[in-house]
Amino acid sequence: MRPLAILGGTFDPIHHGHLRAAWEAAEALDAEVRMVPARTPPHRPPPVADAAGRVALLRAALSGQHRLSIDTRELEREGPSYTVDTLASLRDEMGPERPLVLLVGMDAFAGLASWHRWRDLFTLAHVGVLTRPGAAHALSDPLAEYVADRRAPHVEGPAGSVIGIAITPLDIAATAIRETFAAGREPRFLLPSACFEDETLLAPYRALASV
Ligand SMILES: Nc1ncnc2c1ncn2[C@@H]1O[C@H](COP(=O)(O)OP(=O)(O)OP(=O)(O)O)[C@@H](O)[C@H]1O
Ligand SMILES: O=C(O)c1ccc[n+]([C@@H]2O[C@H](COP(=O)([O-])O)[C@@H](O)[C@H]2O)c1
Repeated sequence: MRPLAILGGTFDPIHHGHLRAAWEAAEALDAEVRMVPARTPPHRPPPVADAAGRVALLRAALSGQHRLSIDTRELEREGPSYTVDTLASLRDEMGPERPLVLLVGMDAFAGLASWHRWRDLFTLAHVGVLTRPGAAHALSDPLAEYVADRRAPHVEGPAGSVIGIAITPLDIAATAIRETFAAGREPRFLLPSACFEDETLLAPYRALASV
């Protein structure tokens, strides 16, 4: 059964690092991949752009291809956008058999033991860990211990494994893109050109320069 994989994120804004990682994960796992924007991301200050603005950028970024799609279910939920709730809702729709993969960059994976009901993530899905340039992130003891015998070379069964996925290293981060806008410069070619075509799309970030 073809896996369903999701890449959740704040996407504030979406950039080529996210897109390339999602694309290569789709190829590596032969999976359907959905991008899942968080309405209220836990564990970080509120995003610069509101959820509707971040989704509009995501739509522009994904135009012209059909391999990656958007799943907006987190926008419909009040409160923090906990991933365990998203996986549970997907699992309800998919049934118990189809493999489900939660894609996370290595940096996000290192912090997984601080996520809401983090052990339940593994009963609902596999975790696909995407390589990302930057400093190595040590796993906390409980996480290292928990995943030690869950490492697997590929997806097998509906859930429960940790699968490493090598991604072309693109040292791009939304923080640096926001900083570039705040300095009054244009982060062209770090995010798709479609995001620059409608000038309202990046307006919340351009406004950072006048703060
Ligand atoms: N360049 C990249 N390569 C691989 N994975 C990435 C890359 N950028 C982001 N990711 C992963 O995509 C997911 C969503 O990332 P997020 O929206 O927080 O982007 P970010 O660039 O890390 O943002 P910020 O700088 O605001 O923290 C996370 O799992 C993150 O690790
Ligand atoms: O469920 C949680 O407790 C949780 C804690 C931190 C992050 N997440 C999710 O991880 C994804 C990446 O988060 P971020 O903050 O790096 O954009 C995004 O989908 C978040 O909703 C989820």
